[in-house]
Amino acid sequence: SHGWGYEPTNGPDTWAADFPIADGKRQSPINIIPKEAHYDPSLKALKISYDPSNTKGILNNGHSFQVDFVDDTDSSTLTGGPISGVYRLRQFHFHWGGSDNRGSEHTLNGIKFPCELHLVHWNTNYSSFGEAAEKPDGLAVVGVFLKIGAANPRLQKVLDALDAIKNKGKQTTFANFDPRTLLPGSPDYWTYEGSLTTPPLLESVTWIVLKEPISVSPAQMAKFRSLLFTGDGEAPCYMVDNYRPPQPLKGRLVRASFK
Ligand SMILES: CC[C@H](CNC(=O)c1ccc(S(N)(=O)=O)cc1)c1ccc2[nH]ccc2c1
Ligand SMILES: [Zn+2]
Repeated sequence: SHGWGYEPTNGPDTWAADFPIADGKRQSPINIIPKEAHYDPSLKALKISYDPSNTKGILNNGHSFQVDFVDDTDSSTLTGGPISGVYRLRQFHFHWGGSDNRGSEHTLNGIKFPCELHLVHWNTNYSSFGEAAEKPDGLAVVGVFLKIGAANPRLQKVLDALDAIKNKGKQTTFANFDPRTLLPGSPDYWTYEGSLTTPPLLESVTWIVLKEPISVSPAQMAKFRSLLFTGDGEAPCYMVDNYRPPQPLKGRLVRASFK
């Protein structure tokens, strides 16, 4: 089994061999302990403005699926919050479990959610996503927990596209989607300095984890779990448990935007 993944032979515990930064000082995800977070009144409100016409497509990349956005202009951006400057939306994707008791990457007081959404943005002080991904302030990822409840109509358009991208490497057209519709009502968040949660695990991410989860139904979770890690013609392996467990905080401060 070549290449990193989430199986016993290539999963998170094996990544340090090829990516020594896996044992670095600002790795993600982390367990968030709200009582140990520091309220920071200087933290601004997040300013999120996305242009649905930037939606480019939807892809099964063999680790998750992602919805990609045109990021050659400042039409879909994240500003404010803990970041300075303008960050452009590149893509969003999810991590989820094989059952409802696991799947999120960040945890809250040790609690795992069944799924976690990541909206990935890059700092326009740099010339491209790839360049920004190498810089300590290059990326900003907004994380949203999904918890089991009523079916979430905002997710349905994304989930309905999954039948067309069942296998690794498959992509299909996906247009006019506003990721803002996936965000919860509350603006409250925790923020800390971390990394990509998959190889190359680059320590370039300002994490912004929203306090309020959005809902997902058991049937909708089953849709996520219908995807395959494997390519067409390979022995099929369901895309589940594509999450890295929490990593050591190593003295980092977690700040809260709320009391
Ligand atoms: C620089 C990494 C990038 C691929 N990875 C990502 O874009 C990415 C984004 C977000 C997260 S998370 N879960 O933390 O939100 C994890 C990974 C990437 C981009 C271009 C590349 N060309 C060759 C290799 C290569 C890798
Ligand atoms: Zn992610």
